[in-house]
Amino acid sequence: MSTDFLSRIVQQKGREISKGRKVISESRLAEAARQRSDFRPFFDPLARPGAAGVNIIAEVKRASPSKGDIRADLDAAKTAAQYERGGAAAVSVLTDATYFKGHLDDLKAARSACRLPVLRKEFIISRYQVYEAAAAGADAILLIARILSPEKLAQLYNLCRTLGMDALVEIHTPEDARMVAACGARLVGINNRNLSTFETDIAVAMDLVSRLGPGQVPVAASGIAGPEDIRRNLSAGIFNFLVGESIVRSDAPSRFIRLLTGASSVDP
Ligand SMILES: O=C(O)c1ccccc1NCC(=O)[C@H](O)[C@H](O)COP(=O)(O)O
Repeated sequence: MSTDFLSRIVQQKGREISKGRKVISESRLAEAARQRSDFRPFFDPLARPGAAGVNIIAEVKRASPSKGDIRADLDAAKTAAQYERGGAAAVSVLTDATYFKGHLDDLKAARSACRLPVLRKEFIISRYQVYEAAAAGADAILLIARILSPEKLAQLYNLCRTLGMDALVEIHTPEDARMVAACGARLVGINNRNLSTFETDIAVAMDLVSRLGPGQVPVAASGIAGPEDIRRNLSAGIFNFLVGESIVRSDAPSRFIRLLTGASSVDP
Protein backbone atom coordinates (compact mmCIF):
# COMPACT_ATOMS: atom_id res chain seq x y z
CA MET A 1 0.00 0.00 0.00
CA SER A 2 2.92 2.34 0.57
CA THR A 3 4.25 3.34 -2.87
CA ASP A 4 1.37 5.57 -3.93
CA PHE A 5 0.05 6.27 -0.45
CA LEU A 6 0.50 10.03 -0.73
CA SER A 7 -1.31 10.36 -4.06
CA ARG A 8 -4.14 8.19 -2.80
CA ILE A 9 -4.53 10.12 0.43
CA VAL A 10 -4.45 13.44 -1.44
CA GLN A 11 -7.25 12.19 -3.73
CA GLN A 12 -9.18 10.99 -0.72
CA LYS A 13 -8.83 14.40 0.97
CA GLY A 14 -10.21 16.00 -2.19
CA ARG A 15 -13.29 13.78 -1.93
CA GLU A 16 -13.70 14.50 1.80
CA ILE A 17 -13.53 18.25 1.14
CA SER A 18 -16.18 18.02 -1.62
CA LYS A 19 -18.44 16.06 0.75
CA GLY A 20 -17.75 18.50 3.58
CA ARG A 21 -18.71 21.49 1.42
CA LYS A 22 -22.18 19.98 1.01
CA VAL A 23 -22.65 19.89 4.79
CA ILE A 24 -21.05 23.21 5.71
CA SER A 25 -19.89 25.83 3.25
CA GLU A 26 -16.39 27.30 3.23
CA SER A 27 -17.78 30.76 3.95
CA ARG A 28 -19.56 29.53 7.11
CA LEU A 29 -16.41 27.78 8.29
CA ALA A 30 -14.37 30.89 7.52
CA GLU A 31 -16.77 32.98 9.60
CA ALA A 32 -16.48 30.57 12.54
CA ALA A 33 -12.70 30.51 12.17
CA ARG A 34 -12.50 34.32 12.19
CA GLN A 35 -14.50 34.48 15.40
CA ARG A 36 -11.87 32.53 17.32
CA SER A 37 -9.89 34.55 19.83
CA ASP A 38 -8.75 31.82 22.18
CA PHE A 39 -5.67 30.48 20.40
CA ARG A 40 -3.03 28.92 22.62
CA PRO A 41 0.48 29.81 21.42
CA PHE A 42 2.01 26.79 19.73
CA PHE A 43 5.27 28.25 18.45
CA ASP A 44 6.32 30.07 21.65
CA PRO A 45 6.76 27.00 23.91
CA LEU A 46 8.79 25.33 21.15
CA ALA A 47 10.98 28.32 20.31
CA ARG A 48 13.53 27.36 22.96
CA PRO A 49 14.30 24.28 25.06
CA GLY A 50 11.96 23.79 28.03
CA ALA A 51 13.21 23.55 31.63
CA ALA A 52 14.48 20.01 31.06
CA GLY A 53 16.13 20.94 27.76
CA VAL A 54 13.62 19.02 25.61
CA ASN A 55 10.10 19.77 24.32
CA ILE A 56 7.77 16.92 23.45
CA ILE A 57 4.75 17.24 21.15
CA ALA A 58 2.86 14.11 22.16
CA GLU A 59 0.55 12.57 19.56
CA VAL A 60 -2.91 11.05 19.88
CA LYS A 61 -2.49 8.16 17.43
CA ARG A 62 -4.77 5.12 17.33
CA ALA A 63 -3.50 3.54 14.14
CA SER A 64 -1.25 4.23 11.18
CA PRO A 65 -0.88 3.13 7.57
CA SER A 66 2.50 1.58 8.35
CA LYS A 67 1.58 -0.25 11.58
CA GLY A 68 -2.19 -0.77 11.46
CA ASP A 69 -3.83 -0.57 14.89
CA ILE A 70 -1.56 0.82 17.61
CA ARG A 71 -4.18 1.47 20.30
CA ALA A 72 -7.53 1.53 18.55
CA ASP A 73 -9.54 2.32 21.70
CA LEU A 74 -7.46 5.36 22.70
CA ASP A 75 -9.57 8.04 24.43
CA ALA A 76 -8.39 11.42 23.11
CA ALA A 77 -9.43 13.43 26.18
CA LYS A 78 -7.90 11.08 28.79
CA THR A 79 -4.77 10.76 26.69
CA ALA A 80 -4.30 14.53 26.32
CA ALA A 81 -4.69 14.94 30.10
CA GLN A 82 -2.03 12.25 30.64
CA TYR A 83 0.25 14.03 28.19
CA GLU A 84 -0.14 17.30 30.07
CA ARG A 85 0.63 15.55 33.39
CA GLY A 86 3.77 14.08 31.83
CA GLY A 87 5.04 17.54 30.90
CA ALA A 88 4.38 17.56 27.14
CA ALA A 89 4.74 21.00 25.54
CA ALA A 90 1.89 20.41 23.07
CA VAL A 91 -0.51 17.76 21.76
CA SER A 92 -0.80 16.55 18.16
CA VAL A 93 -4.09 14.96 17.12
CA LEU A 94 -4.42 12.90 13.93
CA THR A 95 -7.80 13.72 12.41
CA ASP A 96 -7.74 11.36 9.41
CA ALA A 97 -10.28 8.55 9.85
CA THR A 98 -9.30 6.09 7.12
CA TYR A 99 -5.69 5.35 8.01
CA PHE A 100 -5.32 6.75 11.52
CA LYS A 101 -8.79 6.16 13.02
CA GLY A 102 -8.89 9.81 14.04
CA HIS A 103 -11.55 12.54 13.88
CA LEU A 104 -11.86 16.31 14.35
CA ASP A 105 -13.92 15.49 17.44
CA ASP A 106 -10.74 14.00 18.94
CA LEU A 107 -9.08 17.38 18.56
CA LYS A 108 -11.97 19.10 20.33
CA ALA A 109 -11.98 16.49 23.13
CA ALA A 110 -8.20 16.63 23.58
CA ARG A 111 -8.15 20.42 23.74
CA SER A 112 -11.00 20.56 26.25
CA ALA A 113 -9.18 18.10 28.52
CA CYS A 114 -5.91 20.01 28.85
CA ARG A 115 -4.37 23.48 28.71
CA LEU A 116 -1.80 22.61 26.06
CA PRO A 117 -1.80 23.95 22.50
CA VAL A 118 -3.15 21.41 20.02
CA LEU A 119 -1.95 20.66 16.48
CA ARG A 120 -4.29 19.34 13.79
CA LYS A 121 -2.28 16.53 12.16
CA GLU A 122 -3.88 16.13 8.76
CA PHE A 123 -3.07 16.00 5.06
CA ILE A 124 -4.03 19.61 4.35
CA ILE A 125 -4.42 20.57 0.70
CA SER A 126 -7.15 23.23 0.80
CA ARG A 127 -8.22 26.44 2.51
CA TYR A 128 -11.35 24.55 3.52
CA GLN A 129 -9.36 22.31 5.89
CA VAL A 130 -7.53 25.32 7.36
CA TYR A 131 -10.83 27.03 8.22
CA GLU A 132 -12.19 23.70 9.48
CA ALA A 133 -9.17 23.30 11.79
CA ALA A 134 -9.52 26.80 13.24
CA ALA A 135 -13.28 26.40 13.68
CA ALA A 136 -12.75 23.09 15.49
CA GLY A 137 -10.31 24.63 17.99
CA ALA A 138 -6.89 23.86 16.55
CA ASP A 139 -4.04 26.09 17.65
CA ALA A 140 -1.78 24.95 14.83
CA ILE A 141 -1.93 22.90 11.65
CA LEU A 142 0.48 20.61 9.85
CA LEU A 143 1.43 21.57 6.30
CA ILE A 144 3.37 18.89 4.40
CA ALA A 145 5.66 20.43 1.74
CA ARG A 146 5.75 17.19 -0.28
CA ILE A 147 2.02 17.32 -1.12
CA LEU A 148 1.81 21.05 -1.92
CA SER A 149 3.13 23.33 -4.65
CA PRO A 150 5.24 26.27 -3.40
CA GLU A 151 2.34 28.63 -4.23
CA LYS A 152 -0.21 26.50 -2.38
CA LEU A 153 2.08 26.12 0.63
CA ALA A 154 2.53 29.90 0.82
CA GLN A 155 -1.23 30.47 0.44
CA LEU A 156 -2.19 27.99 3.19
CA TYR A 157 0.61 29.15 5.48
CA ASN A 158 -0.44 32.79 5.15
CA LEU A 159 -4.09 31.93 5.73
CA CYS A 160 -3.30 29.96 8.84
CA ARG A 161 -1.16 32.76 10.28
CA THR A 162 -3.76 35.40 9.38
CA LEU A 163 -6.41 33.44 11.27
CA GLY A 164 -4.17 33.34 14.35
CA MET A 165 -2.90 29.77 14.20
CA ASP A 166 0.67 28.53 13.97
CA ALA A 167 1.88 26.04 11.38
CA LEU A 168 4.27 23.13 11.62
CA VAL A 169 5.63 22.87 8.09
CA GLU A 170 6.98 19.41 7.35
CA ILE A 171 9.98 18.48 5.23
CA HIS A 172 11.79 15.24 4.42
CA THR A 173 14.28 16.22 1.69
CA PRO A 174 16.65 19.11 0.88
CA GLU A 175 14.21 20.20 -1.88
CA ASP A 176 11.42 20.44 0.70
CA ALA A 177 13.74 22.52 2.91
CA ARG A 178 14.30 25.03 0.10
CA MET A 179 10.56 25.33 -0.52
CA VAL A 180 9.80 25.86 3.16
CA ALA A 181 12.46 28.57 3.51
CA ALA A 182 10.70 30.48 0.73
CA CYS A 183 7.33 30.43 2.50
CA GLY A 184 8.76 31.96 5.68
CA ALA A 185 7.84 29.08 8.01
CA ARG A 186 9.32 29.48 11.47
CA LEU A 187 8.56 25.98 12.83
CA VAL A 188 9.83 23.16 10.62
CA GLY A 189 9.02 19.50 11.24
CA ILE A 190 11.68 17.21 9.81
CA ASN A 191 9.96 13.91 9.25
CA ASN A 192 12.23 10.91 9.70
CA ARG A 193 9.61 8.84 7.88
CA ASN A 194 9.47 8.74 4.10
CA LEU A 195 5.73 9.09 3.50
CA SER A 196 5.89 7.07 0.28
CA THR A 197 7.89 4.06 1.48
CA PHE A 198 7.17 4.44 5.25
CA GLU A 199 10.87 3.81 5.86
CA THR A 200 11.95 5.58 9.06
CA ASP A 201 15.50 6.70 9.85
CA ILE A 202 16.16 9.08 12.73
CA ALA A 203 19.33 10.32 11.02
CA VAL A 204 17.15 12.23 8.52
CA ALA A 205 16.36 15.07 10.96
CA MET A 206 19.95 15.21 12.18
CA ASP A 207 21.16 15.52 8.57
CA LEU A 208 18.57 18.02 7.35
CA VAL A 209 18.67 20.38 10.32
CA SER A 210 21.71 22.12 8.84
CA ARG A 211 19.56 23.13 5.83
CA LEU A 212 17.24 25.30 7.95
CA GLY A 213 17.57 29.06 8.03
CA PRO A 214 18.59 31.02 11.16
CA GLY A 215 15.00 31.91 12.13
CA GLN A 216 13.66 28.37 11.70
CA VAL A 217 13.10 26.11 14.69
CA PRO A 218 13.33 22.35 14.01
CA VAL A 219 11.05 19.59 15.28
CA ALA A 220 12.23 16.00 14.74
CA ALA A 221 9.22 13.83 13.91
CA SER A 222 8.65 10.06 13.70
CA GLY A 223 10.56 7.04 14.89
CA ILE A 224 11.62 8.42 18.27
CA ALA A 225 11.67 5.27 20.39
CA GLY A 226 13.30 6.44 23.63
CA PRO A 227 15.79 8.68 25.47
CA GLU A 228 18.77 7.52 23.41
CA ASP A 229 17.17 8.86 20.21
CA ILE A 230 16.52 12.17 21.96
CA ARG A 231 20.13 12.42 23.12
CA ARG A 232 21.43 11.79 19.58
CA ASN A 233 19.20 14.57 18.22
CA LEU A 234 20.16 16.98 21.02
CA SER A 235 23.77 16.64 19.97
CA ALA A 236 22.67 17.79 16.49
CA GLY A 237 20.98 20.87 18.00
CA ILE A 238 17.37 19.60 17.90
CA PHE A 239 15.35 20.01 21.10
CA ASN A 240 11.73 19.57 19.84
CA PHE A 241 10.31 16.11 19.20
CA LEU A 242 6.98 14.96 17.82
CA VAL A 243 6.37 11.50 19.22
CA GLY A 244 3.42 9.18 18.59
CA GLU A 245 3.74 5.42 18.61
CA SER A 246 6.30 4.93 21.40
CA ILE A 247 4.25 7.05 23.83
CA VAL A 248 0.94 5.46 22.84
CA ARG A 249 2.34 1.94 23.21
CA SER A 250 3.91 2.65 26.60
CA ASP A 251 2.13 1.36 29.72
CA ALA A 252 2.30 4.78 31.39
CA PRO A 253 2.34 7.67 28.86
CA SER A 254 2.96 10.38 31.51
CA ARG A 255 5.97 8.52 32.87
CA PHE A 256 7.27 7.82 29.37
CA ILE A 257 7.07 11.52 28.43
CA ARG A 258 8.97 12.38 31.61
CA LEU A 259 11.62 9.84 30.60
CA LEU A 260 11.92 11.52 27.18
CA THR A 261 12.05 15.08 28.53
CA GLY A 262 14.61 14.02 31.14
CA ALA A 263 16.86 12.47 28.50
CA SER A 264 19.26 15.43 28.46
CA SER A 265 19.99 15.19 32.18
CA VAL A 266 20.44 11.40 32.42
CA ASP A 267 23.79 9.78 31.71
CA PRO A 268 23.46 7.24 28.89
O1 LIG B 1 2.74 6.87 10.96
C1 LIG B 1 2.69 6.48 9.78
O2 LIG B 1 2.75 5.27 9.44
C2 LIG B 1 2.48 7.45 8.65
C3 LIG B 1 2.48 6.99 7.34
C4 LIG B 1 2.25 7.88 6.30
C5 LIG B 1 2.03 9.21 6.55
C6 LIG B 1 2.06 9.69 7.85
C7 LIG B 1 2.28 8.83 8.90
N1 LIG B 1 2.28 9.27 10.20
C8 LIG B 1 1.99 10.61 10.58
C9 LIG B 1 3.07 11.17 11.41
O3 LIG B 1 3.60 12.17 11.02
C10 LIG B 1 3.46 10.46 12.68
O4 LIG B 1 2.30 10.02 13.31
C11 LIG B 1 4.25 11.31 13.67
O5 LIG B 1 5.38 11.86 13.09
C12 LIG B 1 4.68 10.43 14.87
O6 LIG B 1 5.43 9.33 14.40
P1 LIG B 1 5.77 8.10 15.35
O7 LIG B 1 6.40 8.66 16.60
O8 LIG B 1 6.74 7.27 14.58
O9 LIG B 1 4.50 7.42 15.66
